[in-house]
Amino acid sequence: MASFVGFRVQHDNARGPMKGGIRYHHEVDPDEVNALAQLMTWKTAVANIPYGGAKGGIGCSPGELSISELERLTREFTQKLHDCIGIHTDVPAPDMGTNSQTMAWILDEYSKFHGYSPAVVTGKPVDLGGSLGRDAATGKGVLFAAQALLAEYGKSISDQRFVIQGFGNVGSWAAQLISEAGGKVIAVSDVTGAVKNSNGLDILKLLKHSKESHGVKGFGGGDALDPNLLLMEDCDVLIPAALGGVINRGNANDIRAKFIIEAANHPTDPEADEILSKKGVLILPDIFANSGGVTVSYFEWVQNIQGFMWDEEKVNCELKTYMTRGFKHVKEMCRTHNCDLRMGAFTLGVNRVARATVLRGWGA
Ligand SMILES: NC(=O)C1=CN([C@@H]2O[C@H](COP(=O)(O)OP(=O)(O)OC[C@H]3O[C@@H](n4cnc5c(N)ncnc54)[C@H](O)[C@@H]3O)[C@@H](O)[C@H]2O)C=CC1
Ligand SMILES: O=C(O)CCC(=O)C(=O)O
Repeated sequence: MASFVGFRVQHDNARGPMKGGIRYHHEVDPDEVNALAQLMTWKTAVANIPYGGAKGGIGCSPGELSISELERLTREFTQKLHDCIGIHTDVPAPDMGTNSQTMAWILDEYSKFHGYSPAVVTGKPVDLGGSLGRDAATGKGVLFAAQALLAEYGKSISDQRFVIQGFGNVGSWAAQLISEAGGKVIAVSDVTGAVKNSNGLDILKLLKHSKESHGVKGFGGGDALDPNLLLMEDCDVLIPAALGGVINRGNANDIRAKFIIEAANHPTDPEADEILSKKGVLILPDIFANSGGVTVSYFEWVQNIQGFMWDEEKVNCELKTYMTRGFKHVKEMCRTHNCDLRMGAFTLGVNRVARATVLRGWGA
């Protein structure tokens, strides 16, 4: 019988229940989950939603497991975890390798112990209390974040060429929405390979191909590209939307994008960050750029607690308000402290958590 190791790291709850996704990936280990949990604390604070930070994961290869194996694994994990999570303590959600079905299994297993509790997880199927718009939310947040950043430099989505690494939930929604907004997505990769078309990929056709062929490899509407070279493609905006640490000392000098929008969590390591800053590349950090997902998770939790469902227009309109206001607050921090966007975002997040910590009397 195979055995798997799973983790849940609860980092901070000064501002509210801890919040963060559950990742299924063969590289999941305690150090990574810990780092991702910390990022959630600063992310929820930057988004100004009433949560702390947590993250979970199981070291496994979800693509190699059958649906029934994934269900048994998820239910077993929930049996171990159910006393640690809860509506007002720690609220999981999807991340890499997990989806709304995973959340439905967690909800069902948790409810066997604690009674039916839809607000214990977010990113659920809409039929089980999930929010309209949650599936697209991280990608939509990336679009709003990109619009806000580009506007600062007198540019817009429709005059930019984009390269996107990752074509799962976040990358595929970002690609679709950017292309609908008139942006040219010229190259995309996933774990199967990479495709490029300098005139712009037809994203709807690529989505269809990717669903049918389980990946972007072999797409007829572009040329095959070495996935290792994707990040170095000539483009205006690079959007890493897959793994952490992909932009590093080994490739930072060769990156040709003018803007990097971090849709993935911690895609850029500190050395690369320094190299890119010296080159004048502008990086919109993960704790702001991908906060659209957790923001709509918050809307879902609110809807579950209120027992009242919002329409999709309200979800998207509120998301736009949160992302636009978040960008303004990050920029204000950058101006006050004369720092870059990453430092501005961290300063904003850490200050908010520190204030809550002191107000609760935990600082003495
Ligand atoms: N799902 C969400 O709401 C949120 C996700 N994120 C972050 O966004 C990133 C992507 O997450 P999801 O889209 O949810 O995951 P997903 O599991 O839906 O998709 C992951 C994608 O990355 C690709 N990939 C994996 N290894 C790769 C490699 N070596 N090179 C190129 N592509 C590779 C996969 O083929 C797949 O297309 C992760 O870093 C995650 O933590 C951040 C905020 C919210
Ligand atoms: O939606 C959520 O609660 C968390 C999403 C997540 O794991 C992330 O933002 O990295």
